[in-house]
Amino acid sequence: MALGSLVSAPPPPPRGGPQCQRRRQPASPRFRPRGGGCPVPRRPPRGLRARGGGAGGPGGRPGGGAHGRAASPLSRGLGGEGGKLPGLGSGPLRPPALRARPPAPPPAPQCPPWPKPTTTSSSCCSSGTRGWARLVSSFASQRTASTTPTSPPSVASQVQPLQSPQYCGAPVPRLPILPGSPPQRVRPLLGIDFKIRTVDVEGKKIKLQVWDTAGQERFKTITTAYYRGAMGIILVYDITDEKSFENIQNWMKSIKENASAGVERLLLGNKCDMEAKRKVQKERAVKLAREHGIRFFETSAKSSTNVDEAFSSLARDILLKSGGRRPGNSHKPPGTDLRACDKKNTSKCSLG
Ligand SMILES: Nc1nc2c(ncn2[C@@H]2O[C@H](COP(=O)(O)OP(=O)(O)OP(=O)(O)O)[C@@H](O)[C@H]2O)c(=O)[nH]1
Repeated sequence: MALGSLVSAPPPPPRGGPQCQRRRQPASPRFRPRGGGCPVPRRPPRGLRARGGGAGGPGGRPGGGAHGRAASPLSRGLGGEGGKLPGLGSGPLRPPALRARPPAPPPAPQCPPWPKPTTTSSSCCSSGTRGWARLVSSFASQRTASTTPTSPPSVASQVQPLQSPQYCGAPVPRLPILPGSPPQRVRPLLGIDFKIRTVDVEGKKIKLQVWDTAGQERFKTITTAYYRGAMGIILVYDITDEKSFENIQNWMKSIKENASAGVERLLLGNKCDMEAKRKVQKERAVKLAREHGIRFFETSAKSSTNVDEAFSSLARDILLKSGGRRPGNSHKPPGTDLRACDKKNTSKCSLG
């Protein structure tokens, strides 16, 4: 569901003239029909009604016509019809069929309206199927150099449709503990934060748009709106928080319902530097990842363990998928493709 659709209920059709249903309602001084419109209590004398603008009353605008609600916000949006099309308003009342139709509801936004990346490259909206990867991740960035919009241009042209990898933050602590990152966060207010992250995939720099979503239930409507169009989603739980792990199943379900089919997913168990407080054993997460046929890493935003690896891994998978360069592997049967296994493990947090 796009956010826009929540606010774009189609407006009511214009009413007025012979079909006006609001005859008994007093005209609001503010929206009193100028062209005669809806003949609310004070109707003009019969002789004047059809002159100079359809049903226009005395002083009615030419063409104000049968639009009883010509001055309403809705009809103003249509330009008052007759006011803009001289001639149409003259003559007798026009049948409802000739009256302007209500404006179509605005199209649902194709991608989240805010914030747009400030890179010189295409945004998620303008790029169509070509552009930066958009990824919502809990750990949006670690190194300022690689995440600022002024990073060197990436080889986006070689990037296959990286439209919008996305991360749905499980209700776990935020990962991007970025030294030097601003202390203030917009996410607590809006449920969404945005970053650019550059990763290296086979020698190519890939920029990711990272939408860092809050995991709390109260933000769910907003965050699920961001699934659509995402190319990748990172689910993060906190290894010291059993509940956050349990919630992963809910998020998986939510992704299935809201995200594009075939979106790449990645499971991360964060805070692996806190072994002493571990509540979620790695084996459980491995099993869960196998069930869903996705990769899994244990990470630490604090010690930067596996963070780069996780992003790169996801970016690589997205590239492969969108480029069709993974022959015969478009379908990932559960339990057969825990792809972290084929990576070299550089950390005790990695899945081996
Ligand atoms: N030790 C340790 N602490 C971490 C790690 N990642 C995050 N934290 C801490 O966890 C706490 C929560 O971090 P946030 O970044 O606010 O978590 P969040 O995912 O944004 O949380 P929500 O907004 O509720 O989704 C902070 O105190 C962080 O310092 C990690 O890898 N290791």
